[in-house]
This record gives sequence, C-alpha cells and structure tokens, in this order.
Amino acid sequence: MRGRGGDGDKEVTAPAAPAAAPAILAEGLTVIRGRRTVLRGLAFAVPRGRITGLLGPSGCGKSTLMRAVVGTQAEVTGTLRVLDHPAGAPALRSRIGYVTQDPSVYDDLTVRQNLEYFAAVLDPGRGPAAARRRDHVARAIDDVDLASQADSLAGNLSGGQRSRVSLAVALLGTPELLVLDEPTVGLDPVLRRDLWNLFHDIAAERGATILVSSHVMDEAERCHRLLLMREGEILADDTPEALRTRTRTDTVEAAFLHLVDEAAARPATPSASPP
Ligand SMILES: Nc1ncnc2c1ncn2[C@@H]1O[C@H](COP(=O)(O)OP(=O)(O)OP(=O)(O)O)[C@@H](O)[C@H]1O
Repeated sequence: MRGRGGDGDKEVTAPAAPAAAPAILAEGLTVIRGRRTVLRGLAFAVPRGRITGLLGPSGCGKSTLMRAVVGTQAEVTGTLRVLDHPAGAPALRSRIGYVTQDPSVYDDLTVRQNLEYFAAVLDPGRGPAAARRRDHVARAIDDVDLASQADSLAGNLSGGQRSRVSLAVALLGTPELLVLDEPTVGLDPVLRRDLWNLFHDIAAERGATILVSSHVMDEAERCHRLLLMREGEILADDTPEALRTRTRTDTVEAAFLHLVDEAAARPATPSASPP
C-alpha cells in the first residue's frame, strides 16, 4: 500500500491553514430522523486539504452528518455548503468519494472487474477514456494494496479486504473530498496504520480533503483536526494538540471525557426537538 512503513506512529502537526474557503461549512445544521432530532444546530468548518476526524460514541450522529454532507440524508435544515455548493448539488457528484460502513461491492465480480465497472460509470467511452480508466483502476488497486487479490472474486475476500475495495472505488475519480465512514473497523493494527498513512498521502500529494469517522479515540491523534460529537451536538472543533492543552489532558480520549463532564455540568439549554 502507498504510504506503508511511513511515519505511522508519529503525531500529526497541522501545516499552515489554507486560504481557500472551507471544504465543508455548516451553520445551524439540523437533521430529523423519524421523530428524533438527530443533529441539533451544528456549526463547524472542515478545512481543505486536511484530515478531519469525526469522533464520538456509537449513535451520536456521525453517519447522519456524513450522509448530509454527501447529500443522501433527508430532512436536513440549516446551511451546509460543500466545495462551494449546497450539499447534494449535482455538480458535486464526481467531486466527492464516499465510503459507507457497509462495503458496496459486487460479490460475483473480481476486485478488478468491480473497479472497471465503477470506472466505466464515472468515465464512460472508448479510446482515451478506456486508457484513463485502466490507469485509474491500476492506481486504485495499488493504493489499497490489493494487487495480489485483483483477480479474486469480491465474495471470497475478508471483511477488511472488501472494505478496501470500497475505498478503492471511492478513490477512482480522484475526488477532492473523501468522506469515509469508519473505514478501519475490523482491520488489524498493521492495516489500520497503512490506511492512515494512505489517507495522509492522499491529503498531502493530491490536496484532497478527508472527513473520516471513527469511534476509536487513538485514531484521533492521526487527524489534523477533530470534530468531537456527542448526542447530536459538537463538543469540540479543534486540533488534537489544542484539545489536549485546553483540557490539560494527555490524550484525546481524556480530553473527550473532560468535555463530556464539562457539558454535563452546564445548565441545560432548551431542546431543539421539533414540536
Ligand atoms: N431511520 C432512522 N430513524 C430514526 N432514527 C434513526 C434512524 N437511523 C438512525 N437513527 C438514530 O439516529 C442517531 C444517529 O445515528 P447515526 O447512525 O448517525 O450514528 P453514528 O454515530 O454513526 O453511530 P455508529 O458509530 O454506531 O455508526 C441514532 O441515535 C439512531 O438511533
């Protein structure tokens, strides 16, 4: 995998802030699912070319937020701008790569056939388009370190390998924004480290913005910025270092717990639930 054996265990220092408008800008972002207000008036910015981690316990609203960003979530109100367009605008389709928690690959096709199929949907045609597709498919297979399984049926792969095929599909169009919903779940520590190195390569070399969710707090240390979520609200939007400093803690996990206690000690604010 590209990035393998890199600075896997080093802490991440954010480079100077870019001048461009944020990749994602939310104000008063609210989402209702069924009868529940799942996201409550969120305000945050995701800078371009950086890795922003979306962290919080199961059920806090991470997937819902990601679905809103990629435009597949209903009942979204407030402002949500993505790459200078309203979230869900048709112009964004080819500019965003999205990997859901459930790998979306065809079991009866090989890894390469899956990628060729999705590449043809993204970039149809013969001649130069076919040559471009060959290059993109080869690069995506290499990116996720699946060359030795390229001709295996997706249905015969392990869970972690299938997740990597999904990631390869998302990388095909060279997206400006990658939205990755818990991409490292079920992966062994070596693969997790390799994937994080790949995310850093993609951000640094291709200038892509990555929004990646996790409920594993040690992965927070690999992000340039963090959005810490709890029960549909954002507890903090900062760098890992600033969070640790502000809460006088040694780890992002301890900082998160500190912020949870701090929020619990504050007087309750009126509920944002619908009438
Ligand atoms: N279709 C639905 N109707 C009503 N509520 C829903 C629906 N889907 C999800 N929810 C609720 O929305 C909340 C947020 O769910 P979401 O999947 O965004 O959380 P998450 O942080 O991604 O969790 P996980 O880490 O377990 O994937 C949860 O409390 C969940 O119960």
